[in-house]
Amino acid sequence: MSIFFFLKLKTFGAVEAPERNRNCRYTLNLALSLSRNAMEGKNISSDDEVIAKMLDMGFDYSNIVIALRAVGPSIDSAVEYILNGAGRNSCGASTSSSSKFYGGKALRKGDLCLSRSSSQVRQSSILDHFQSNDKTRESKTGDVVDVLSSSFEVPPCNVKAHKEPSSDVDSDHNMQSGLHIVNSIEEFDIGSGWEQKVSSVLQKHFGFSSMKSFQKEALSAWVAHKDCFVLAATGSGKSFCFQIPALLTGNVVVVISPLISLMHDQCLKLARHGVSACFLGSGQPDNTVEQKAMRGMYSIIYVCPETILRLIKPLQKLAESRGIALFAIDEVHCVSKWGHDFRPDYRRLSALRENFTTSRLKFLKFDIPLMALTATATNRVREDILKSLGMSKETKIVLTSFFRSNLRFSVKHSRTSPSSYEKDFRELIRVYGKKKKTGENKKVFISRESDDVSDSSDAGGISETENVCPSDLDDDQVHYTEGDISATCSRNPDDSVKGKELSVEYLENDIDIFQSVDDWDVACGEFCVQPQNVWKLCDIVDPPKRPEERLRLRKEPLEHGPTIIYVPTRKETMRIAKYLCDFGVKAAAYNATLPKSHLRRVHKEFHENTLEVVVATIAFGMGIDKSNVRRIIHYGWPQSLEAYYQEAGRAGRDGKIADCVLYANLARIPSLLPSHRSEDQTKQAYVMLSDCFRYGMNTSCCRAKTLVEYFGEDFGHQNCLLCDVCVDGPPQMQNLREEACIFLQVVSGHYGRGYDLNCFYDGGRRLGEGPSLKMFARKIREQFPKFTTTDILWWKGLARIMEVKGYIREGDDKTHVQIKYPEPTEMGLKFLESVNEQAFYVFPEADMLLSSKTRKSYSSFSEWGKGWADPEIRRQRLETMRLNRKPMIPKKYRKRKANNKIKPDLRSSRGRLAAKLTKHK
Ligand SMILES: Nc1ncnc2c1ncn2[C@@H]1O[C@H](COP(=O)(O)OP(=O)(O)OP(=O)(O)O)[C@@H](O)[C@H]1O
Ligand SMILES: [Mg+2]
Repeated sequence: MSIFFFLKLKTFGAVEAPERNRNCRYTLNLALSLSRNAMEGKNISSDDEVIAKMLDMGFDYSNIVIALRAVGPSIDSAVEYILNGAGRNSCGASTSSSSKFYGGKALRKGDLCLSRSSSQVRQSSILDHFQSNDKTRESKTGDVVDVLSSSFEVPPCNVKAHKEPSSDVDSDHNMQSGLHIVNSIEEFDIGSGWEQKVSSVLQKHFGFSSMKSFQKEALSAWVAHKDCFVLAATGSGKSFCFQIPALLTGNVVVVISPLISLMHDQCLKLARHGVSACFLGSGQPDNTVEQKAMRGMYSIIYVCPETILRLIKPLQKLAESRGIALFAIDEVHCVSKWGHDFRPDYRRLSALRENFTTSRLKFLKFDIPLMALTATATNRVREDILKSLGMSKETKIVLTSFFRSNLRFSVKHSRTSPSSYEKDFRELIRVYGKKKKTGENKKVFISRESDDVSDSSDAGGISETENVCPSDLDDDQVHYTEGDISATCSRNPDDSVKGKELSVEYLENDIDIFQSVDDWDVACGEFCVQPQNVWKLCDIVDPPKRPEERLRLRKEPLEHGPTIIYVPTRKETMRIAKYLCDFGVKAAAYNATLPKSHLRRVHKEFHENTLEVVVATIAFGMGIDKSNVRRIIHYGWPQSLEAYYQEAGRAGRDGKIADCVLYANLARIPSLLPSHRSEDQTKQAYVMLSDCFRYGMNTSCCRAKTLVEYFGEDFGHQNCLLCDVCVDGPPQMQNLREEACIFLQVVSGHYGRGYDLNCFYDGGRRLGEGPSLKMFARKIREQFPKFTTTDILWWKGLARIMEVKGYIREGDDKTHVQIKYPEPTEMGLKFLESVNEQAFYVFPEADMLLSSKTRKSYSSFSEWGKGWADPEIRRQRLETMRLNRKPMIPKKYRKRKANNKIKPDLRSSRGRLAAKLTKHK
């Protein structure tokens, strides 16, 4: 048996022989699957390529050369050779062969086949997965003990029976030798040097020199055994807050995460950095992993909320044996019904607080801390989370600024249909497109079926917006056919899902429509909102760029980097990806119904920078951590600003300038994506959609400020200087007093003067009795000829402004994205009756500007039938005739006349006419 595997098996202590073999196989499988992943899609033929690849994987050069001499230029065999020693295929490689290979020094860490130099951090990935458990350390008595064994044998120190901290493990000696595992979180208190230990763990495992200050804050809460709520920007590094405790203590950290793909991704990343981790849940193919995890074989256990509820008892045992350092709840906004991604099972996670306390588990010295983390949560959502999870009153709140000073936000009007692709994607094609539309040699990632997708969403031009709310979606969310899917992978012969290895993708839990929810059990206003000052900013992630720098960057071209386009429907992912591929852009569609092998490949190529554009639904979601994403394009209205900001936050994680563009049909009111929702949920979903709609309609307030303040943060900067509003400036203010008065006059006229304003709130509204905004707009057109051509779109914008000012309110008890049944308020009536001719200066909203820019087609007026009797219609008809009049002088004469060369021929009737006209001029 190889010395390496001997060591490994030794570290597993009480593991039975058959189990050992399984573990060995498992080690090898992981390593091989990693190597396969690294090689996927490439035909490695030469030694050089294999060497380069294996160096990249972190293997030592001399070992690679030896292995290649022995097995030839095959990466799999070489990896196997190195891991097993002398080319043995089984895990039971003999000690002798191994001794030969490692020169008899295999027991010493530095001599293992994997280099541990910082330049080869990834090298540790394969074996450190096990070495983290294999590491030896000196005990107080100087004995060399096996850390993993000790973590089984020596109960962890948050267990009452074992209070004594083993200070020796903190010694410089161990720090130098890369051993930072200490046995008790008791040893940590602020000021006792834990920060330095964290820094060296960070350096060792991840190559980072220091913690960010919000990470420090979160960890200091954990060190003090406190619950902690971390609300930090997307991509700021929240994962480290819960990964570090596992590395510091040797105890297990349990992480609750909503998506299998996210867990899988993080496990692979951790394995690469030498941290043992596993994920549990429906996507875990190996049913021994759960058992192993419960026996403490992994430092970090990722688990979905559905599964953890079943594992309470085994986890209590684990807390007693190896010890649990922390429960981390990632993407914790999923707890709240007021959030954008509610998952009912997240709500039941209060079981963690209930079952892991000192009162429940007598061996604990203190409650196992909870750490809740998210990037997007409004004040209301935060309160809901704290309450729902039963987090302690002393929960530490770690809040970073939402402001990302390198993101350029903008909103553009677009029909977001195939007719607008050319205009909207021209810039992308210019940047990425390599050739003209040829249809040849294009990178096909999409269904051929999508060729004949018709433009069903194109019906609603600006002139047709009177019928509010035809969906932007040609929604095929639910009915995507098998045929379509299989066609998608027709060019990928290797698409069939292979054996169930750890490295295979498991994405079945991923969703790209909202989860259905059936336990909407918290009534509105049930929880009292804590005073605002509880949510103080403790830190900012990266200091925002200074105003001068932002000014410089506002029109700077983007560096090269990939783009993600988010669309609302699966069909559009296919359609747009195909469109871009046709122009030579390396684009791929991504949605939950596509084959997993395709999705895996998209992930891989996206991360390897071989894919330029991913066109995705929200399934390409949480946890996408790529630093150089240069553009996030939303093509169609998002469902909430939380979702929008989270997705937009995937841009520019390297701190360099990045664009976040929202293309939305500003002439249409967005609609909710279909989902099962209770009445309350529907209401809440409309509120969120409405906030998003208003973000798009805004023309005067800095976009970054709007977003940051939406999350309850005081922006603190005047404006971002980078968004479209800051760069282009707001539109000119307009005095709309006359329009506002007329509107209020018509609305209040309907209800009659002196009507009881409160009657509508007496035990519920009078449903459906008031006229709609559309009817009011028609009335105005009839009564005020001056406004005959004013579009409903314009009145909608005005209604929103007046609602915000408090002059009108929604008369329906349903929530709408935009006010639908306006009623006057007392303030509105006062405004109307005020004798003073006060000006009413406002910034016109995006739809108002749009409607004034666009000439409305006459034929769409129902009043057009009134004919010439109506002065406004007469004026417009004459205008049309003037514009449409054909030139009376033939072109050739006009030209000649202009040149003064030819006089009209008076002999012909045409010439005489021309002469006559010239004379009259
Ligand atoms: N202290 C640090 N120094 C430098 N880089 C760091 C540090 N901490 C984290 N990072 C890097 O930040 C990136 C994002 O980390 P992570 O995935 O944890 O972000 P996140 O906040 O969880 O994002 P999301 O909201 O998308 O889940 C990672 O690539 C990580 O390596
Ligand atoms: Mg994260």
